Amino acid sequence: MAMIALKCPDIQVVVVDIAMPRINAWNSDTLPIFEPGLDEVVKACRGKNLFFSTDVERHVAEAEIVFVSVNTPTKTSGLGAGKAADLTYWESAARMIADVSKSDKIVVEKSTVPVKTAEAIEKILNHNCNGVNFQILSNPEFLAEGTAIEDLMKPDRVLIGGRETPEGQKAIEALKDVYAHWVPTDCIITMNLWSAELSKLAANAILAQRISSVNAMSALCEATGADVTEVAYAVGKDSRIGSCFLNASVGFGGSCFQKDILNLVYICECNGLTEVANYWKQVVQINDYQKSRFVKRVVSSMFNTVSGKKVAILGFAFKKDTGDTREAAAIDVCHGLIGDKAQLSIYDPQVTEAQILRDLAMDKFDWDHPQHLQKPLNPVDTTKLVSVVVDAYEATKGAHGVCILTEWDEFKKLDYKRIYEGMQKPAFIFDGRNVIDVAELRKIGFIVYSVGKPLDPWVKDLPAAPPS
Ligand SMILES: NC(=O)c1ccc[n+]([C@@H]2O[C@H](COP(=O)([O-])OP(=O)(O)OC[C@H]3O[C@@H](n4cnc5c(N)ncnc54)[C@H](O)[C@@H]3O)[C@@H](O)[C@H]2O)c1
Ligand SMILES: O=c1ccn([C@@H]2O[C@H](COP(=O)(O)OP(=O)(O)O[C@H]3O[C@H](CO)[C@@H](O)[C@H](O)[C@H]3O)[C@@H](O)[C@H]2O)c(=O)[nH]1
Repeated sequence: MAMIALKCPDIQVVVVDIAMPRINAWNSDTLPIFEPGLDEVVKACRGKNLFFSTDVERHVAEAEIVFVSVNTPTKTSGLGAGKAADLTYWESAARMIADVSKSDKIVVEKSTVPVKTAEAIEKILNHNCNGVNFQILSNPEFLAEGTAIEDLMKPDRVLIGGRETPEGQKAIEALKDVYAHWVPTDCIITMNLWSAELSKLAANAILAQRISSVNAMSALCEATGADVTEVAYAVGKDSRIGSCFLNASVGFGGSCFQKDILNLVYICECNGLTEVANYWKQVVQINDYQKSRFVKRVVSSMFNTVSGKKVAILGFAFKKDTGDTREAAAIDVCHGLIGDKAQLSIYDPQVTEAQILRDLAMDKFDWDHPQHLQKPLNPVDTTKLVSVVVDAYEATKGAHGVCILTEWDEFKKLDYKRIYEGMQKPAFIFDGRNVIDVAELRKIGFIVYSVGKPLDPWVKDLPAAPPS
């Protein structure tokens, strides 16, 4: 919405949210999320044609176009628990729009939703409309966190789905006009509602599938002496395949991939497509396998136990250049190590101690609900087993092992000689992001494990996956 405000000075944008602390933060000098370049965009427009408010009803009533970007979590109970999208927040937003509207509106699905959600939303709006006309459009968002501003500035495509009626087509044109302020019109694709809704789930599933494919290869590389970076480079050079999204890692995280694939799996199951559902489920299963494989490497390398040993965790966010920890691989890796009674010392340049402790104490999928609806926290023995520190040197001081779980640039430039000197010996480093120079670190004296890379002789003789 901030980008629309920046590029369309003739349009007034009001961002409304029921969460007062979030709106207060959007109106302050410290925005509620860390995203490179976002501060500048918000500051350029705020108070001119970009406003943040909790007066949801008033601003919705006044608007001609309403973008609904509420959370669409994975259901945690009832039918489809653990897979289906929970549309509670979407439905309540739709009912509120119907209640307060006195003029015709275009309602835009910006949240990622199951296919056919627009049909349900249309029914809610049209059965409660008091004579107002609503047109529903699907306009899924493809930005990635950490590069959101670049992605929005120059999107590969903008997708708009709508009804194939004259009114539907008119609504599509109105939204197209907004994006056409800065996006070349040949990048604005229009299609039917169901194709647009499904395209979003399909894009995320296929992106995540590439990561799971390369991560599956990384296990085979370790078993055979191949180097996953070389294999991915060779494969990606094929112009039919392309080089993006082929970085092997400790596993993908983030608020979208797992949630959207599980949602896709559930839709397939509901349509009786068991084989298709199982195919996509495998993308998430390989991701879970990759995270647990990493934990097993750590434990087996360090004499099959990390109990009582200090292990430094460098990076907690789900990727670099964001403070977001939703579904971060670090959460599962930390749980695995805490299960083996390791003493974790965690450092991330953008994630607060409070956030890390919350993440480690929270039930799966609870993060996508407002705090007052979350189950009571389940504090792991975090006070005894976890400390959160302010730099990488403090985290690694006296540690037996170091795990790199986010690819922050600063981890490439650390003084590893100094880190080595401060650690217990043998000193282990487990690179879940392939950011360090393995040869250089081995020269210093570290025993190094790097995902999908030829194994250190120390690790080589150990079983790839000790029994759990
Ligand atoms: N985060 C991303 O990078 C990204 C990218 C593409 C798509 N999406 C999709 O966008 C949606 C939102 O994602 P997010 O990361 O911004 O989630 P979020 O949980 O950070 O934000 C959702 C916001 O909606 C507010 N909200 C809930 N019900 C409301 C209501 N009735 N009225 C007003 N506000 C209400 C919540 O208070 C919350 O602040 C999801 O469907 C997600 O899958 C997210
Ligand atoms: O080669 C790669 C690329 C990514 N990742 C990991 O995959 C996760 C997701 O990364 P990324 O896709 O860059 O960030 P998101 O913000 O989750 O963006 C995804 O999810 C958004 C929400 O749906 C979509 O809008 C975006 O198009 C889609 O890329 C992160 O943990 C990355 O570290 C890898 O392990 N290897």
